[in-house]
Amino acid sequence: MRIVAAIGGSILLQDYNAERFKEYAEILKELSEEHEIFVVVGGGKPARDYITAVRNLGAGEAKCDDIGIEVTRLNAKLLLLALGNTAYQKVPHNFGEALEYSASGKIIVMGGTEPAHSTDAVSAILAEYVQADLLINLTSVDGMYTKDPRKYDDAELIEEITATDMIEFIKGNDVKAGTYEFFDMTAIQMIKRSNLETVIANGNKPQNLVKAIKGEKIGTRVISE
Ligand SMILES: Nc1ncnc2c1ncn2[C@@H]1O[C@H](COP(=O)(O)OP(=O)(O)O)[C@@H](O)[C@H]1O
Ligand SMILES: O=c1ccn([C@@H]2O[C@H](COP(=O)(O)OP(=O)(O)O)[C@@H](O)[C@H]2O)c(=O)[nH]1
Repeated sequence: MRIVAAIGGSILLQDYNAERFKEYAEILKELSEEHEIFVVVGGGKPARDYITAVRNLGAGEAKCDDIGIEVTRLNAKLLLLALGNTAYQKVPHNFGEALEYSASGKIIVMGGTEPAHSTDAVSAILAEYVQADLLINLTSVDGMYTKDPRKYDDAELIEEITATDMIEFIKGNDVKAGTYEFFDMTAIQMIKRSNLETVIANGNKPQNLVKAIKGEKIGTRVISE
């Protein structure tokens, strides 16, 4: 299978823990023996810190996004270090480069592309671009909930949702640099227009990536209506 996995910055960059990178590297290496793997890495706290500094300097939103993108690419480089020779040792800056580098047969790791969306959107566009069989979004909670599970105790996990319902759900969310919380509109629109097979799962348990690929019931599955 051709797989695109988005690993949220909240997962990889929690506390700059090398073990987390190593854990993911091992799993990705194993999976790459059987599958074609593309990884998109998020920005996490370091991206938010940089974005705050840039905003405080009076820069506009697109410039803040630009700095966020730089940080995601730096994070991608960390994962490349952990992966070593099984990964193509250059971070693609756009989708054409990602496809080009994948001809090497190695794992591809990228960060952001251009301003105005999150790495969730990058992963969804990449999944379209390379015609992936599966898009897996690994985040810091078990999947999509009826409301923010960190704020509301009575939030319930949604096991299945259509892309159309997801769009309705996230309408009105903030779209400022560093605040594309959970999923952004571009990501869901790509999922909808291309009927991308998508699973959202908890990346704090890296084995969830394997489970999602095996088709085990996990997290939230985005279905077409
Ligand atoms: N409806 C929701 N379902 C799940 N998580 C949500 C929801 N609304 C807000 N969140 C928040 O989104 C966060 C994940 O988004 P984000 O921090 O951007 O993660 P990532 O690093 O995976 O991109 C979770 O920690 C959760 O608190
Ligand atoms: O293609 C991209 C990817 C990222 N970003 C910026 O970089 C930040 C960090 O990326 P993301 O939010 O995806 O990281 P995560 O939520 O995984 O920490 C985003 O908030 C955006 O400001 C962007 O503008 N374009």
